Amino acid sequence: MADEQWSVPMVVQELAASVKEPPSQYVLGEQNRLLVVDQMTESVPIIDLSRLAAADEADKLRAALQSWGLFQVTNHGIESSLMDDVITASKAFFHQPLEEKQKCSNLLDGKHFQVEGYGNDQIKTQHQTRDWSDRLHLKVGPKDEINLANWPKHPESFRNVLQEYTAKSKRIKHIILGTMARLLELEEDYFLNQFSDRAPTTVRINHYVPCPTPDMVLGFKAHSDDGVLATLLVDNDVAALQVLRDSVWYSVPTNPRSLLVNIGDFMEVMSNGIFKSPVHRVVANAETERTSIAMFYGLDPEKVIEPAADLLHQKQPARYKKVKTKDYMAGFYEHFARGTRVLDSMKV
Ligand SMILES: O=C(O)CCC(=O)C(=O)O
Ligand SMILES: [Fe+2]
Repeated sequence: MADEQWSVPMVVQELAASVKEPPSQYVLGEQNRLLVVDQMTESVPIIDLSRLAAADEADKLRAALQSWGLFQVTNHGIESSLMDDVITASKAFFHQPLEEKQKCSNLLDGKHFQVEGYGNDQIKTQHQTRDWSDRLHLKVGPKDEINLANWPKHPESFRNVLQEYTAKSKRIKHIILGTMARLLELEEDYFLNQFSDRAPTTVRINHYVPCPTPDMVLGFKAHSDDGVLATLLVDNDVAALQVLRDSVWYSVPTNPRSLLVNIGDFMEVMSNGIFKSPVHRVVANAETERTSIAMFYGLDPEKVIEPAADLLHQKQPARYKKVKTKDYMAGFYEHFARGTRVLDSMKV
């Protein structure tokens, strides 16, 4: 089956250069085109990372986690020059000729899919709606599982810049997960202790290509993220990310120098649903390309994900079934291809 022609994804950058309209496999069904977007009433919260020890800022974080699951972070400690360098190196990678990019292709022998590498999502069914974007997916930790063969050699700065960005991002994860445990009255390192030395950190660099008919496609279909927590660095000037809250899509602002952070499905389970893993998507754009760098903090494939025991009591039993990380991940990709959420299948 994997050898069927339809199951081999195309590179959207190449496709966009050769068509006037997106082919049918990319075009959304009518129900997904009804874009009810709230631009004004409320905005995604801004959290000052340097003040999270203060009760008022931690309360702001609690409110953000319970309603949005996604927030902007300022004073995060990553220099603007490093943020610019990561975006510039990522764009430079995608601007290279196809042959160069394909040196890190996610299709072995041109057709057998692996998660890591350059290309597109796996096509699991003939009816899967494809996203109008290309991706570079890399494992950036643990160190002894990094496979540099999948990492671009060009631009030359790419590897160093990504490694530096990965190292500096870790602090953000530590501060936020520590505060989240405190907010739930768990041991401060309860969430951090869930990460063994085999817990993977992965990066997905998304490259969104302009589309002549942007309303017909999505750059990234609606999904919630796997993993415990994700940080997201986006191009300053292209607001395209939207987050779903109470059935309304909200535009996520892009603020120069701030990062976005959202929690993933594993955190929704571990917090027994107190913190929400937000559904989000990226809309397409007719003129401007866009690049984003998402960093995902995952768990050891053998680890069982379950609600924290201290959060459970008679009036508040577990709302999610236990699941092994690797089984969740297998389900994640199956559901993603269909546009559904594996998390929904885990609810008690
Ligand atoms: O590009 C964005 O703004 C969002 C990307 C995203 O949701 C992801 O990589 O999971
Ligand atoms: Fe995402």
